[in-house]
Parts: sequence; structure tokens; C-alpha cells
Amino acid sequence: MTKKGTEKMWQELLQFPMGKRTAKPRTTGITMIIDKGLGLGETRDLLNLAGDYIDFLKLGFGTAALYYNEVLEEKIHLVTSHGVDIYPGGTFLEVAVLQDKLRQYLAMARDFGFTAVEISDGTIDMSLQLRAQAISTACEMGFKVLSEVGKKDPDNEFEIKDIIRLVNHDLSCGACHVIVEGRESGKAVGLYDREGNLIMSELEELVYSVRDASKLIWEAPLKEQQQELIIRFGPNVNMGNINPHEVLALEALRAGLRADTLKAVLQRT
Ligand SMILES: O=C(O)[C@H](CS(=O)(=O)O)OP(=O)(O)O
Repeated sequence: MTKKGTEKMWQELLQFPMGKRTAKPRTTGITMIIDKGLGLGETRDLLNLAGDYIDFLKLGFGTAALYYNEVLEEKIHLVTSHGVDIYPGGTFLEVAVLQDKLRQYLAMARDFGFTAVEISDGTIDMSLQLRAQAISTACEMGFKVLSEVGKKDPDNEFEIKDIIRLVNHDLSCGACHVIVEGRESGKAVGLYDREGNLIMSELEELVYSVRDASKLIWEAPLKEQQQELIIRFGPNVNMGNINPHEVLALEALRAGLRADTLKAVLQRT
């Protein structure tokens, strides 16, 4: 029995997703996963199981540099053939910027077949001018451009007003989405406190002040964060840095097929 067939059978019996869930290709309700080294077989399994629920796959950090060429090319082909955009981690671009090789980096990423890139300065310093130039050059080269706001070092954090300014800047330069930093850990970074709780006053200020909050992708690696974002924004909130093994679990949260969001999502139906 095909997956579609199975889903249809359940849907004849039960109404879900509760809340209106967007379908691919999506502009809201995006799920971005962080891939820290899935092999080809694992990637194929993941896409066969959950490809409908994945919009972007990030090859975390600089792991793209560590693949055998043929494996990377095959993986990119496999991922894109499932309608999923693929891009190297922002840290890899930061390495290229530090070495003054931005254009060459973008050209190589395009030659490999990456469909998106991330422009970030989580670890390095980047002038606004260079940031604007990086975003517009990548757009001209045909990439979907995701920018990211936030620093990885908790002692060198941006203030919320700086984050707001950068989000608006990046959207005006052509970024299709702006990622709000949350790292893999989801703790003591961006809008998360040391325990991983969302600092709601900052979140509300950000959402209220940016020109289009629907373009934000919240890095939310922990279930409690995903739950809180769905309760605040609904099933079609954009979320990133999702563990590949938790894509269906997140989709169940979005659809109200999990105790943690069942009532909240039902209320929106
Ligand atoms: O993949 C990366 O480069 C990092 C991962 S983490 O923040 O170091 O956990 O994320 P990015 O959002 O791309 O900067």
C-alpha cells in the first residue's frame, strides 16, 4: 500500500491535519532539518518516509566539504528529486568569507547542485555592506537565499533591536527567509534562555517589528520549543534545525496528532 493510500484511508475515518496545514511547495509551514552526516541509504529512507514534510535540508556546519564527490552529488540529486531544497551550513559560508572566497564558494555550491545557501555571521564579523552583497549575489546566481540572524557565542549576543534591523535589512536585500539562530542545542542562544525557554517578550517585539514575520524560520531543536511556537503561531510556523529522526514527530505536533498540541490546534480548526 502506498503512503498516500494509507493517509487517505485514515483521513476517511478521522479529520486531520487539524488546523489547515500547507502542502509542498510551501512558503509557510516550512520544516528545515539539520543533517549531520546521513548516508545515502539513510537519506533515501528518510525522504521515502517523510519527504512531504521536509522543505529544506541543511548539511550541518562544513560537513559538505567532507563527502566523497560522488556521494555528495548523488545526495544532492536524491534530495532535490524529492522536492526538498538543500544547502550547506552557514558556518561553511563563514569560512569562505573569512578567506575572501565568497564568489568562488557560491560558484562551487552551484556547480554541485545546491539549490539554496545560507548567509550568516554567527561566528564571524560581517559588515552590512558585505551581507547585502552576499545576499544579492547569491540571489542573482539563482539560489534561494536564507539569511540568519544571531550570534553563537552567548557572551557576544545581538540585542533584539539589532536582530530586528538585520531581519528587515536581509528581506529588503532579497532573502526569501531569515532564520532566527537557535543552534543545535536550543539553549543560551538567540531568543532562548539557558534552559531553552523562549524569551517571549523578545519574540513578541521581533514579530511586531519586522516587515514580514511569516518569513522567519525559528531554529527550534527541542520539542518544548516546537510546541510553544505552534501554540503561539499555529501549525504553519516555520521551524528549523529539526533532527531528521523527529520529522514525523514534529508533523504530528503540527497536525494536532500529539497530546502536547491537540487542543491548541483543534481550537484553530
Ligand atoms: O550548520 C551550521 O553551520 C550551524 C549549526 S550550529 O548552529 O553550529 O548548531 O548552523 P547555522 O544556522 O547554519 O549557522
